[in-house]
Amino acid sequence: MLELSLKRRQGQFLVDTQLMAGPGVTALFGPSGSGKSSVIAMVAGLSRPDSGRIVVDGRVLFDSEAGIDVAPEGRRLGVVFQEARLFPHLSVAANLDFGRNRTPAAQRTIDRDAVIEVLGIGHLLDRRPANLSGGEKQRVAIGRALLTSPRILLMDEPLAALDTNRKAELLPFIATLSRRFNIPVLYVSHAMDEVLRLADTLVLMQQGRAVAVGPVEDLLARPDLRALTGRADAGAAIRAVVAGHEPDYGITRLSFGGGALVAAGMDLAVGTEVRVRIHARDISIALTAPQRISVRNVLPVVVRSVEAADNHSCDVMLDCGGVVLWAQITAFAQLQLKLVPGMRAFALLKAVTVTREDISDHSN
Ligand SMILES: Nc1ncnc2c1ncn2[C@@H]1O[C@H](COP(=O)(O)OP(=O)(O)OP(=O)(O)O)[C@@H](O)[C@H]1O
Repeated sequence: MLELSLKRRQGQFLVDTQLMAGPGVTALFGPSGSGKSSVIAMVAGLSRPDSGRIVVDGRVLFDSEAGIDVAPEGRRLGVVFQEARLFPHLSVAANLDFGRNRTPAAQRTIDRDAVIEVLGIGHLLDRRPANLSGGEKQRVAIGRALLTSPRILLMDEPLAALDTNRKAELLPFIATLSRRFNIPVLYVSHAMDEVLRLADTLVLMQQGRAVAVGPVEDLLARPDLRALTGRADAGAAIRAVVAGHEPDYGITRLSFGGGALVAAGMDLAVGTEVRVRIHARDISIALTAPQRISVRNVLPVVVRSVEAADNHSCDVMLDCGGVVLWAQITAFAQLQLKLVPGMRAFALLKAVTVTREDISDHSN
């Protein structure tokens, strides 16, 4: 679907990135200055690699050896930036049509009404951008990009300028776009909560390189990548399936490779595949099976590794039926427990959050 091999020197900075990604949302994640926007600019044709190859959906857009460099307007890409960049003198409807009219009728694969419905912008069509909120503007910008029927949607921190509430409103729209319209999305973010909500494939960027590329769950389970995936909001992401509901208690039962979990009740069909987030700070460890406690999720685990971390804390990787969980305990707790690899223990999960619903489409 997406094949990138990019080399470009810009001042002191060298972008040297190789990656392959399948359908769905691919998130470029990394610290400020790691080269995420540079990659987007090269795919969009806004800057030129010194050498390399860009293939989107089977179409070669750039190949330095073959002398191919398709002009930006010929690449059929939808781009959404941090600011909406709408045409101020045009109504919302005219902004949307601008995108649509740029594409010859025969190449239009995306239905205008469907886009308006999915983005919830039907009531805004007659307004001018100046009379829209930040979140509304961004929805229109996404709609305009989609209506060009692009081969891929490039999104460079599209939520960065919005406050937390607007972000939360827009995330579900973005999450459904790729599947609903069958368009791959390359999404730049430095917020792990967005990545967990949206991404199928995670690309960890550092100093111009794609250090690791793979399913979100796999990369978050790798201890060697912890510095890049982020300590502050550390934790595991695991795949689970909705196993049943208990409406009387407002809970939903989930099953995963390591056993069963109980989460807050949710309106999802039994059998739906979901992504579950378990923060490292929300796991406690016990050496014997605790009884008569309020925590509902108690899982038998085997200690994989124990490592001293900063702030008098320890990172403990736990194996739960082949699924890796990450716990953070205090150095003082480790002094008492004396955890070593291979030891059997119990993980007490204080919170289990479903961050992405229905991930089955891209689960291969
Ligand atoms: N045209 C340019 N000339 C020289 N250096 C550049 C140019 N464009 C970007 N850079 C440098 O390339 C590096 C990567 O920048 P880039 O914007 O791709 O990072 P980023 O990961 O998107 O960062 P952020 O999250 O802050 O947006 C930075 O050190 C930046 O200063």
